[in-house]
Amino acid sequence: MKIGIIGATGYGGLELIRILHTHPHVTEIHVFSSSEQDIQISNKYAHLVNIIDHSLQPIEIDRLKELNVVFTGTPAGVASTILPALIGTGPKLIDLSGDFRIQDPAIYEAWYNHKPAPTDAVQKAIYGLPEWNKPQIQNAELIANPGCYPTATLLSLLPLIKEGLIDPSQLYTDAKSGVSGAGNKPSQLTHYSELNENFSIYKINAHQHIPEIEQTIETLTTKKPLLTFNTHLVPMTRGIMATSYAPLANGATQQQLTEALKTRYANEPFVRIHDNKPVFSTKQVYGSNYCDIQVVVDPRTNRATIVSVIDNLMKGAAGQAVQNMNLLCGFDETAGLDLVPLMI
Ligand SMILES: NC(=O)C1=CN([C@@H]2O[C@H](COP(=O)(O)OP(=O)(O)OC[C@H]3O[C@@H](n4cnc5c(N)ncnc54)[C@H](OP(=O)(O)O)[C@@H]3O)[C@@H](O)[C@H]2O)C=CC1
Ligand SMILES: CC(=O)N[C@@H](CCC(=O)OP(=O)(O)O)C(=O)O
Repeated sequence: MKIGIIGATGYGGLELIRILHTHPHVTEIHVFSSSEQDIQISNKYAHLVNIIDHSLQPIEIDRLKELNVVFTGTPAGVASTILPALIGTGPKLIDLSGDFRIQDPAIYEAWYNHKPAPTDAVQKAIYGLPEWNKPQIQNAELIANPGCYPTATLLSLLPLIKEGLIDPSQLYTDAKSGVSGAGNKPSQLTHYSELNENFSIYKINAHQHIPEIEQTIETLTTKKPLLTFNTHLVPMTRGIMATSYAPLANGATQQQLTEALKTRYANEPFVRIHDNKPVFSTKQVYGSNYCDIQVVVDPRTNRATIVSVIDNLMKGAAGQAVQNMNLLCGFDETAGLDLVPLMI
């Protein structure tokens, strides 16, 4: 299979190259860039020497049509100007950005501050959370790959809301990310001297992933959520931890909550439910496509603490995108993704 990656020089693009290089069904990886052409990507990134021989190419629709799968790992507002012209022309399309995730264009514009994608393209896009949308993903032309924070948050909350074990009208999530979540463009917040030995909260009550999480909960459980959601930057490269707090509903017990998660994900290769782990950390999934989840009921407050960890570049971006590609193309869902986390 011939793969194209637009935004290949970005962090999501580089992670796609890392996974797809050894994928059993991928024969060619073509890399596209808006800023540099006719140079080897390995001139920019030495770790790719002898791995990717193709030069960076300009983003041309006719060239992209010749490929089997096209990934976009581009900033918000870019994929919406490229992918609609490719729908129905041949390649399967997988967008890592938020451009096709939000169904209501006014909500997209309000939270992303970009012009929304054409409505018909958004309506064709399938939200690529494989543990919840597998049949739709298998028949999709365009996948809206979920955001990193929504992946961690939704996988942990959805089964508990769906089974009526927690109250979705009072959800609180405190999420933390490594700095690669911000991409390869440096900013004041990600400058080493301000990141190192520091811990910041950012986009307070205003993160663009809030409508994505609420929309998905409502679509998949038919229950209307209300979420307070905040994000923090941790001085590490990879990893997301999402810690959510919710009141128990219908007298739910610890055993019921843990069983609901275990039952829901029993056949899902990338979700692991843990019991009684006194310590839970991002390194237990580092470099892998796993999402690890644990729920602990607090009988004193009658609330549950629900924690999940992912690698933002893997299950939060490129790993999940390849999982979606596998489903779209009828491959084993785990092809190319059978990676043991890099704990040490
Ligand atoms: N980093 C993460 O953990 C996650 C990121 N995402 C989302 O995935 C997308 C990619 O993220 P990430 O890889 O981190 O971002 P980066 O900023 O690291 O890379 C984005 C790449 O997009 C290309 N690009 C920039 N502007 C344009 C343009 N106008 N037209 C075409 N290409 C452009 C650039 O490459 P070039 O100059 O060569 O064209 C750049 O390297 C973003 O939308 C991000 O929000 C989603 C989940 C997690
Ligand atoms: C650490 C950090 O800055 N993370 C980014 C994640 C960006 C992202 O994934 O954005 P979309 O899903 O909307 O494309 C942020 O919080 O905005």
